[in-house]
Amino acid sequence: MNPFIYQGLASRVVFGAGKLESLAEELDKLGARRALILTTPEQRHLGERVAAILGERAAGVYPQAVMHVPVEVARAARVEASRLDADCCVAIGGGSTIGLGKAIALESGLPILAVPTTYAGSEMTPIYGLTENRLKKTGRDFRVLPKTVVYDPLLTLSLPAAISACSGMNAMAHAVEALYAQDANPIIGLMAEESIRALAGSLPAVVANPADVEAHGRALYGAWLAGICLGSVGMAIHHKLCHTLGGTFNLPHAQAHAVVLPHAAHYNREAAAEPLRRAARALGGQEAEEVGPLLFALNQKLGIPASLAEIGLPEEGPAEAAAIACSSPYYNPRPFERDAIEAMLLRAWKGLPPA
Ligand SMILES: NC(=O)c1ccc[n+]([C@@H]2O[C@H](COP(=O)([O-])OP(=O)(O)OC[C@H]3O[C@@H](n4cnc5c(N)ncnc54)[C@H](O)[C@@H]3O)[C@@H](O)[C@H]2O)c1
Ligand SMILES: O=C(O)CCC(=O)CC(=O)O
Repeated sequence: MNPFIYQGLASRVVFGAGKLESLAEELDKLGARRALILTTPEQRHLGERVAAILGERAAGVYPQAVMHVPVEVARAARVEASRLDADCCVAIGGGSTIGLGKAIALESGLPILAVPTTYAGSEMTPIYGLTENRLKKTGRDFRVLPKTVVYDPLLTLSLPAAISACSGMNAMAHAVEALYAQDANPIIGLMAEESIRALAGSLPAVVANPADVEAHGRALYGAWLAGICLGSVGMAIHHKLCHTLGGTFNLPHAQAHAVVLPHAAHYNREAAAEPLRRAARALGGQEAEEVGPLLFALNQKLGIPASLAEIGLPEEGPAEAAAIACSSPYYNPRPFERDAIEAMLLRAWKGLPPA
């Protein structure tokens, strides 16, 4: 067996339908007194519901989270946390809301109790992102890892099916890339495989019947495992390309992940044959070269847009994104080859299956 390092992530996870109601108890366990409740303007009602559950321990609801955490938004939130004498943040929402909690924690050290309502996985990672002058920078710091995470599948029932589908494939991308990560290890490998199996099995049911609580629970379980993968090992070409497509072309985060993933997995089919065989088995296939086509077919089944053109990438995007990604590549089992990457992005732009 090859040597490896496994760094466990120190967080408490409470999982189950209706567990939102246990928030006050969880605040006690955290030793916190006054919580600033973070959410987006669209999910303000959820922030208010949390305030009602916490009663006088709710310092205030701050529904100002937006995607990619602009530094001005982070600064204003830190001021609000201090003004209200909060000693923790409850972040209820998707990756954007949890990202705002992380921006506060990074400077103040305030602990985060996260209640995710999408499958993005930020709640399980020590990764933060901040955007300044249209440039997004990411970093790792264990201060931003939420101390407690409450996963309540009832909270994902309100996700429109199209967002569930793309957000679920965003989670799938973390699990697939964890299998061939530079610092892959056996524990994360098990979680990645289980995550892929849970997501592939549940997302079609979530999309077909958005009221299916059991399917939502299974998808959230898969997303939890995928979040651990993302937080524990390094990501590769797929995440590099998606960060480029999001950062430079402002493509929607989860949709870009969903469209690119079949192509990125296919790009690595020979260089990461054994890890991708594990992904294939979790998707119901056998061989590494089946992973890209199986993921492409899953996207189709979930009604996800097939092409990068449909989600806003201009015609010159594939060439430009390939050049940017190759100028500062991440580790990847197959070296970054500019022409091959441009050709791959062109197929994704046209909505063609991986080849
Ligand atoms: N740091 C990390 O580890 C990490 C990991 C994954 C994603 N991210 C970041 O998170 C952001 C994307 O997060 P996201 O994809 O979760 O989207 P998001 O948090 O921006 O949410 C998208 C929209 O969906 C709404 N929404 C969320 N949950 C809902 C629900 N259950 N019902 C109805 N509406 C709901 C939100 O209010 C928002 O308007 C990006 O900025 C990405 O870079 C960070
Ligand atoms: O943007 C961030 O905060 C980091 C995002 C990340 O690494 C995961 C992703 O791209 O889904």
